[in-house]
Amino acid sequence: MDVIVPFTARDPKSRLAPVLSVAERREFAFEMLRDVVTAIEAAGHEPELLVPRPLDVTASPLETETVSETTERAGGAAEKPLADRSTTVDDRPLTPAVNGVLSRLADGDAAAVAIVMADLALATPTALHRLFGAGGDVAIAPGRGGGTNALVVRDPGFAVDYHGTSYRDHRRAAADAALSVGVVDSMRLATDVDEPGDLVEVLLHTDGRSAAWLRDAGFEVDDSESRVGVRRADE
Ligand SMILES: Nc1nc2c(ncn2[C@@H]2O[C@H](COP(=O)(O)OP(=O)(O)OP(=O)(O)O)[C@@H](O)[C@H]2O)c(=O)[nH]1
Ligand SMILES: C[C@H](OP(=O)(O)O)C(=O)O
Repeated sequence: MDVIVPFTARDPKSRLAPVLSVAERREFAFEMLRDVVTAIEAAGHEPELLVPRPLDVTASPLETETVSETTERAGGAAEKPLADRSTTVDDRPLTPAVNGVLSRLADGDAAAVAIVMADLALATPTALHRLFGAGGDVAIAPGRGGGTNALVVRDPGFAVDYHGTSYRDHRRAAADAALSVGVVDSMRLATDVDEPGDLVEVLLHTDGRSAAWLRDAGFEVDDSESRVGVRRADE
């Protein structure tokens, strides 16, 4: 199975602009990408990045860490730098770029292609293992709010159409092509980090690079209101 992680560092995570500067959003997006890549690898697959242009890894402070710093953070196991990861460059928007990768199915270059978004900071190897093993010509892990956070495609008759209620659109597309659909019910895969209100989920449920970055940036869980959120220490 080819496991693809689409990622853009071009004004990433714009919906987090109310709480993070553009430079901070880039750093945080890279940290989430790192967490997702690590989880995919721990689930037994080699992640492949799908990017609009070659990664400017200098935008990620992680890439400039010394080897010993990286090894220490990884709990003793050295991490492969993002720059050394298998990468496909496609400067088209998300949907045509992903469909370009899915053409491997029609070309006979892959039997299955998984697409896992880079903002799934809560993803664990166990949750991804469930996704990769789910049945169906198309297996979908829906996102909260109607998105498609991750999917596995096994049939060349399916194409993606992201944004809006893409979960509903993808189910319709599969039905129109007479393809079976597996749905992966997973809190971890359903939680993409788009908006300020999503940050608390990272602090509550993860202990990876993304959570560490948020804590370093001064974020902490704020349970002073009936709905738990985050507050930033310097505000
Ligand atoms: N290769 C590629 N990946 C993209 C592109 N746009 C978004 N992505 C990635 O697709 C996933 C879902 O992205 P979104 O949450 O829709 O967009 P975002 O840019 O991360 O955040 P917003 O600016 O808040 O919409 C993330 O992993 C993004 O990095 C694109 O044009 N090309
Ligand atoms: C890629 C897109 O993500 P969202 O914009 O919903 O976060 C989608 O899931 O269709």
